[in-house]
Amino acid sequence: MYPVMLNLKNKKVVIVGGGMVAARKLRGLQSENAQITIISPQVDFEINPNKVRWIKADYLPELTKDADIVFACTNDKAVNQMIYQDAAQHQWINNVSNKESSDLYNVSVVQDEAVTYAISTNGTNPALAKKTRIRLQEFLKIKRKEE
Ligand SMILES: C[C@@]1(CC(=O)O)C2=NC(=C\c3[nH]c(c(CCC(=O)O)c3CC(=O)O)Cc3[nH]c(c(CC(=O)O)c3CCC(=O)O)/C=C3\N/C(=C\2)[C@@H](CCC(=O)O)[C@]3(C)CC(=O)O)/[C@H]1CCC(=O)O
Ligand SMILES: NC(=O)c1ccc[n+]([C@@H]2O[C@H](COP(=O)([O-])OP(=O)(O)OC[C@H]3O[C@@H](n4cnc5c(N)ncnc54)[C@H](O)[C@@H]3O)[C@@H](O)[C@H]2O)c1
Repeated sequence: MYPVMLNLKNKKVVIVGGGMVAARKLRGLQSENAQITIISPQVDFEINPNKVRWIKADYLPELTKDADIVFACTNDKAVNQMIYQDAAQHQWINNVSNKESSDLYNVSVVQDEAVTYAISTNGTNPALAKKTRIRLQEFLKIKRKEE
């Protein structure tokens, strides 16, 4: 895996799904001035309609065709797999339920003033990434971010 920092300003980002995992991805993305669309029949968190577009529907390939990056966050592994398979060559897909069918992995983030720490286990152990993030925050004496 190749670690980078992405500038998402004006990029078209789509999150498919509206549960706990989608909420976590949205929290990280919202501060990045991306153009965010959520596709899900149901959403379990607050959406600011001025900042995020919500398409209240099940996934359909035509709904993601303009996206630069798609976060496939449904609880249906077959749908997440379909999103990966439907993608055009130039699109980047994050599949949260199958790392073999994913173009990128999310990282645990610790922000300490000007320094951003990004923690990854290269897809092998997300729970360890989270544990390491908490230990680093304790070490740096940074308040735990909201879960
Ligand atoms: C780091 C973090 C960033 C974020 O999501 O923002 C993140 N997962 C987090 C939490 C977390 N994930 C899971 C649990 C329950 C674990 C348990 O209980 O044992 C918890 C803990 C919790 O939810 O509390 C389960 C899980 N995760 C993945 C799979 C599928 C698979 O492995 O194929 C399954 C099984 C699903 C199932 O059951 O089928 C896959 C991925 N998860 C990743 C990232 C990517 C690799 C990260 C790396 O390389 O380290 C990758 C590959 C794709 C991606 O999501 O980008 C975030 C911590 C944020 C923080 O708090 O700091
Ligand atoms: N990568 C990670 O960080 C991580 C962590 C835990 C779990 N997971 C995986 O992520 C999945 C989702 O977890 P969750 O807790 O958010 O689930 P959840 O049940 O809380 O939410 C699932 C969401 O998907 C939506 N959905 C279902 N079918 C859809 C479709 N066809 N089109 C659009 N939206 C659809 C539902 O409306 C719901 O909002 C889990 O099933 C698990 O496989 C990943």
